Parts: sequence; C-alpha cells; structure tokens
Amino acid sequence: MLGKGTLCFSGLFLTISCLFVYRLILHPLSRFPGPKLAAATKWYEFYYDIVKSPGGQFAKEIERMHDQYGPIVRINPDEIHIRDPLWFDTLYAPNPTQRDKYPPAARMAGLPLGSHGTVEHGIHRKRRVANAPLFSKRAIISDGQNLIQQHVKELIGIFEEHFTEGKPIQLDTVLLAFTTDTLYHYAFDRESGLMSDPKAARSWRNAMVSVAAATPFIKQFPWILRIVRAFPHAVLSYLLPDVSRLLGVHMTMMSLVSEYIATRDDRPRPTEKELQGDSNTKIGLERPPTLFHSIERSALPPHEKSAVRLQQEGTTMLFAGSETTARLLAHTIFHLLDNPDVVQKIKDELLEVMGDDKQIPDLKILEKLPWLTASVRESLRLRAATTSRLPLVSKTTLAYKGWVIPANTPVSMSHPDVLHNPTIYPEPLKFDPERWFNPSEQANRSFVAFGKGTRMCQGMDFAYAEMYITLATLFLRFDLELFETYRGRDIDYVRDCFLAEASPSSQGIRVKVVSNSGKYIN
Ligand code: HEM
Repeated sequence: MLGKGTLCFSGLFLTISCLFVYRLILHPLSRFPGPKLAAATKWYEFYYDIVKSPGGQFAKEIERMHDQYGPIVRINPDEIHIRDPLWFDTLYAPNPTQRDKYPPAARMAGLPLGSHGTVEHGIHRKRRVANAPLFSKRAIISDGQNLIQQHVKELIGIFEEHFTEGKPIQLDTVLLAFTTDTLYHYAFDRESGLMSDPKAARSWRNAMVSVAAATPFIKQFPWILRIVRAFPHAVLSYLLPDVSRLLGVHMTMMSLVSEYIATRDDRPRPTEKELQGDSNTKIGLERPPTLFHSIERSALPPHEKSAVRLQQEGTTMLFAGSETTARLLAHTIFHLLDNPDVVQKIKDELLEVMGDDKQIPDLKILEKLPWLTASVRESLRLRAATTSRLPLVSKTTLAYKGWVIPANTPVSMSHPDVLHNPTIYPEPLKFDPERWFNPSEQANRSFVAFGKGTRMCQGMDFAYAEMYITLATLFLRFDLELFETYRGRDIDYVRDCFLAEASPSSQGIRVKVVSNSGKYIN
C-alpha cells in the first residue's frame, strides 16, 4: 500500500510534469527560441533575480539569451522579449494603438490605481489626461522654472557649506533631497524640507535604496505587498525593513491627501468646455495648484477621484520623479567632471549668452545651448536609467520578421538594448556628447531614455527643466572635482532593480567644491 505522503508527492510530480509538457510542447509560444528551462518555469527568472549574486541579474541573462538565440526569445513561460531597436516603435506605439500593460509588471510598485500601474489602455489614457495640465511644457515654463530656481538656490547653500567645511558632497543624497523638495513643492504645494534637514534627507535616501533592494523581490511576488499591508507597522519594520519603508511613503502620501480633502475648495465642477482646455477659458490655461486639483478638475468619474486613487497617483509621481532625476543629475556631473574640456565648453557657451547679465538664462535659452543640450542627452543615453524590460500586451497578433506573436502575449523590450546599440551609437559606453551634433535619423529615433508611445514618461519636460537649470547654475558658480568616485564601482550598471543600480559596494557619487565664484544667482 502506498502511504499518503507518497501519493501526495506522486500527484505533485505528475502535475508539474504535465505543466512542463504543456509549456514546452503544446503552449502557443512553444516554437519560439529560448532556453527550455526558462520556458518551463518562472523559477528560472527567480534564480537570476533573487538567488544569483548580487541580485537583479535576469536582465543580464536576457542579454545572454539574445546572444545565443537571436533577436526574439521566449524568456519565461508566458513572455516574449525582442532585441531590435527598429521594432521599438511598433511595440511602444502612440495612441490610438491600444496596448495594455502586462498585469504583473503593472503591479510591481503596488500602485495599481496610479497611471504607471494601470493595466487597461483606455483607463490609462484618461488618468494621464487628468495629470497632464500639471506637466505641460507651458506650465513648466510659466511656473516650474521659477520654482526650480528657488530650490537650486538652496542647493547652492549646501554646496557652499560643504566648501567652507572642506567636506565632500554625497551627491546621491543631496540631489535626491533637491528633486524631492522641488517635486513636493510643484506637485503637492507642500514643503518636504529635506534640503534643510540632512538627517531626514539621509533617511529618505535609505528609503529609496530600500525600495530598489526590494524591487526584484516584489517583481517576483507582487502579492506580498497586499499581505504585508495587514501587518502592524512596528512588526513590519522589524521583519521587513525595506518593505516597511516603502509602505511608509504610501502612508505619508495618504496624510497629504487627507489634508487636501479636508481643506479643498468645493467649488462647482468646471464645465465640459473648460475641462477640454478651450483657449478662451481660464481653467484650461491655469496650472492646477497640485496634482490632486488637476485630477479633481478633470473629466474622470467620481470613483477615479477617491482618496485612495489620489494617494496612489501621488505616490507614483513621487517615486517616478525624484530618484530618476536625482540619479541622472549625479551621473551627468560625474561624466562632465570626467571630461573637463566639456565643462569648459559649457561654461563658455553660457557666459556668451549671458553677456553682462549675472542671472542664469531662461530655460528656453538654456535648451538651445549645444554643449549643455548634447551633454544632458548623452548622459540620458548612457545611463539608460530604466533597465527592466517593459512588457505590454496587444489584443491583436503582432508580427516580428517571420514570427507571428499570438494576441494577448506579453511582449517586452529593454532600453539598454536600444540606447547602447553599437550600430546606432558607436562606442556606446563612451560619454561622447559630440555624437549629438549631427545625429543620424536612427540615432534620434532610438533615443528612448524616457520611453515611447502611450506609456512614455509624463514628467519628461519637468526632468529636463531641473537638469538644465541645475547643471548650468552649479557649473557656473563652482569648480568641482570628483571625490573617490570610480566608474566601475559607482557608476556602471550592475543590478537591475527596475532602475539601473551600481555595485552594492558603491560609496555613491561624491564631489568636492574646489572654488566658489560667488556669482550668478544670489
Ligand atoms: C531623468 C529623469 C527621468 C527618466 C529617465 C524617466 C524615465 C521614465 C520612463 C522610461 C518611463 C516609462 C516607464 C514604463 O513604461 O514603465 C517613465 C514613466 C513615468 N515617469 Fe518618468 N522619468 C524621469 C523623470 C520623471 C519625473 C521628474 C516625473 C514627474 C515629475 C516622472 C513621471 C513619470 C510618470 C508619471 C510615468 C508613468 C507614465 C505612464 O505610465 O503613463 N518621470 N519615466
């Protein structure tokens, strides 16, 4: 007689064997190239992202798969990945092409009600439209740049303080405090006060490091966030400090929403004409004071304006818009200091447009400066900030070369495959701003640092404004040098935690102020 244990084990063995046979032989993706083990089980991905040191290694394993199997690969039982820059515009096509986000990818940040976490194409469009008035170029030119300058002045104060004390500046922390303060002010009309509180700034930085560390894990088990939310905060911070810090950010945003709801002005809703931004009506032109007002004034139905929806959109914005730009700024400063001739060219072109004026020029002028523009663009290309593949789902079949990808299959591509393609960008890992002086049409089309299509970055113009104004001011005002910062250890991408992460042994990006001109912005 067989024991119960043996029966259970045999049953399990049979079920798993049937599943493997289905996935490898009968599944609609069974003919696509790729490793059999990856096609059979998602534990393959788990191994590379969680077990293999230093974590977040599946993105690199996908590269290896392409080297072996070609441009189209089945990377797990359900998903196809394509490495071909010429196909990027097909997958990440603009509206009206309909693309849903693959639900496991959408759930990754635990914010399914925020625009970035929205699965369905139609709902995503409406949520984006509701946020748009805050992030329009016009709003950034009229309000954003003054506000950014205001916070850059504070940043100058921090640089001066470090100069006086002869201490290196930890750019990762200081610039994150700067981008968070600025975004808080712009999107929520509140002070987060991180730049004036170094301890709080370090703690926020640690929260971001924790979020990055937790990301590969949450990517594998997105349901974990729902379960841990039920834990008391004290228990959670003891058991899972990284996840607890992440949920702490969600809670802080909920307090902002509660404050907003308690004090909001319950004026009648604007008319349809006003909502559509008619040029003769005020509401369409006015920048809403906060993201919450922007959503409230939109044509979204009432359930889309609930407290939890506002909280999730607000948290999405905070995550999407603070660490990304801070990191980009820090990386650009690194590459510029590593190439002092480019710094000199940026200073020369700035001084030329300024003449006798002692103020940093308007954003519209900065955006026309060739060396500053090329350096920002080159840094964005080289950094390829989003290293995770970005899976979308098409409701109709997709064709790639001779392959027909069945409808509803998650298909992904990865930004570094495009931004570091050696045919489009020769010597792709070299910081070479000059490549943007006379770029090929393909080089321009393949500049996907902010994504493309319907899911493209919504804060791109805000990020550009922060980068232009900050870099111009810092390099005119100060002479800087790198402090114990090395490309291999502190800059290059080693782990994929949605964003590119450097080696765990990195000490961060640090600089010292060598001299302070005391000029330009007082
Ligand atoms: C240099 C800085 C930045 C880079 C490189 C960057 C890059 C990106 C990329 C690649 C995506 C697409 C991600 C995906 O498809 O999953 C994205 C989405 C997004 N970004 Fe950014 N971003 C930056 C700064 C910002 C800023 C400053 C904000 C807000 C103020 C912002 C807000 C967003 C939002 C809301 C989304 C989601 C868009 C959607 O799904 O509709 N980003 N960003």
